[in-house]
Formats: sequence, structure tokens, C-alpha cells
Amino acid sequence: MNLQARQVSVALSGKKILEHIDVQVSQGMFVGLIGPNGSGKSTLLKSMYRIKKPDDGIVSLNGEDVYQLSARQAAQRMAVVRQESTVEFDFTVREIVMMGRTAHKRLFQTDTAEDTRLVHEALVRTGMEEYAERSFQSLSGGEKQRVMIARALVQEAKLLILDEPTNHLDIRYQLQIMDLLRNLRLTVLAALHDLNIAAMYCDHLYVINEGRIAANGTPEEVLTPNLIHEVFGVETEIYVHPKTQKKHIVFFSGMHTSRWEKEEVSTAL
Ligand SMILES: Nc1ncnc2c1ncn2[C@@H]1O[C@H](COP(=O)(O)OP(=O)(O)OP(=O)(O)O)[C@@H](O)[C@H]1O
Repeated sequence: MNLQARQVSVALSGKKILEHIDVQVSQGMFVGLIGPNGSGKSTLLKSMYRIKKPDDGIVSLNGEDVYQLSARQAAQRMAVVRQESTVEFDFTVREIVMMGRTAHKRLFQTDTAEDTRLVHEALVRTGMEEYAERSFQSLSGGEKQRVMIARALVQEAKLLILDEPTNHLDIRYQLQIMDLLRNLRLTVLAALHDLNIAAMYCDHLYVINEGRIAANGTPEEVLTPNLIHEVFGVETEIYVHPKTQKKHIVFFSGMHTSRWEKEEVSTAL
């Protein structure tokens, strides 16, 4: 699956939110979208998964305009895990995950043994097997997130779009879910807040700031102290970790650096 946004612009309530965005997610790539709060990450993802039609520009999947696909065709090709998962009725975890099979069924078709197997497998992979009969509403934010990822897995789409997939997850599940996503060897586009997670798992990063792409490239190319300062307004030191060979970012808030500068001055005195 190749997903592409070309010159995408979006305005909301008369305000320009995205301007002339170009994004390319090539087959098999794990692409991260990073940027400050309110920079336009969710809006861009929504325009790519057919929720917010761009005012200008085109989003295509293997060369086809995504807005020309039926909902069923789109669901067979791309699975989406949104930032907030609201479910109106009191479904069990198993029922919610089974909903991921809808795109592969005919109207009123009952669940097959294969559907049941896939649901079970996805629950095991996301560590949610023992919660299968629990009410979805009763789960914590992190547990709900894992159920939504399980639902996306059973959809068997070749492209996954995720809006902050590790939001709400504790560090063990953050790593476990990112490992799982990575090992699926699908094409992935994910908005991520944690720059170290982005550095560890992504093949390519797009940095969005104030509705425009500020930089793109490999994490090695993109994650520099200058770029992070320019976009996020924080000071960093960046090391290549000897074990992972990935960039590791240490952050300093303005308050800390000024305190340390003072300490250095007083020590020097
Ligand atoms: N319906 C709307 N009308 C006007 N502005 C909106 C609307 N929806 C979103 N926005 C604004 O669009 C901008 C981009 O929002 P978006 O949710 O895409 O950012 P984000 O990068 O995903 O942020 P976060 O990291 O906080 O989730 C924000 O300034 C937001 O307030």
C-alpha cells in the first residue's frame, strides 16, 4: 500500500489548519508524524483516512483517490486507531474486536471460525485475552487503546493509521505495542508525541509545525537539537545509543538550563 497526500490544505471554521502538505508513506514503511500540540497532526491523519476531505489537494492510496473508495473498500485497505475511542453501547471487549471483521463480511453474515480465531489471536497479541468478556466501558484508557489496536489487527488491512497509539499506555505496553506494530511489517503512519519512541521505531519522520511540514527524513536526519528547538522550543542533547544505534534525546526545559547555567557560574566563581 502506498499512501500519498499531495498539496493538501484544510481549513476549519474559516481558519487555515493545514497548508500545502505533501506526505508519502511507501509500501512497508513505518512513518511517524511528530509536531507540537495543535500543529495539525490529527487533522492531517483525518484527511488521509477519509474523515476530513481536504479543501485542496489529493489523498491517494495506490494511486486511487481515497474519497472515491466506498467505506467497505477503504476498510479493507486501511485500519485506523483514533486518539479517543468512544463506544456508545455496552459491548464486551470481544464484541468490539469482532467489529473489525465487518469489512470482510456480507450483510447479516454470522461470525466464522476464522473470525473467532483472528479475534483470539489479536487479543493475545495485545495482552487483552483475559479481558475478552469485560465491558469495554469499564476499561482504563490504556486497556481501551489496546482493544482498539486489536480491532485494527483483525481488520487485516495492509495499511495502519494510528493517532498517538501509545497515548495512555505505560512504558511496558508502549514498547510492546510499538514492537508489535513494527513486527507486523505493514505500512504504518502514526502520529507520535514521544520523540524517543519515534527515533526508535520509525523509518521516516514528518515534522509538522503550524500546519506546514517543517522537515522530513530519517530520524537520524530530522531529529537535531536545532530542529527540536525551532519546533518544540526546548533544549536537547542528542546521543546515539551504543546498544540500539538509535538517537536518544535528553530534554532540558528553559527553567533547568537557566538554573544549571547559574550553578555553573556560581561554581566557576
Ligand atoms: N473544528 C475546528 N474548528 C476550528 N479549529 C479547529 C477545529 N478542530 C481543530 N481545530 C484546530 O486545528 C488545529 C490543529 O488541531 P489538531 O487536532 O489537528 O492538532 P494536533 O497536532 O493533532 O494536536 P495534539 O497534539 O494536541 O493532539 C488546532 O489549533 C485546533 O484547535
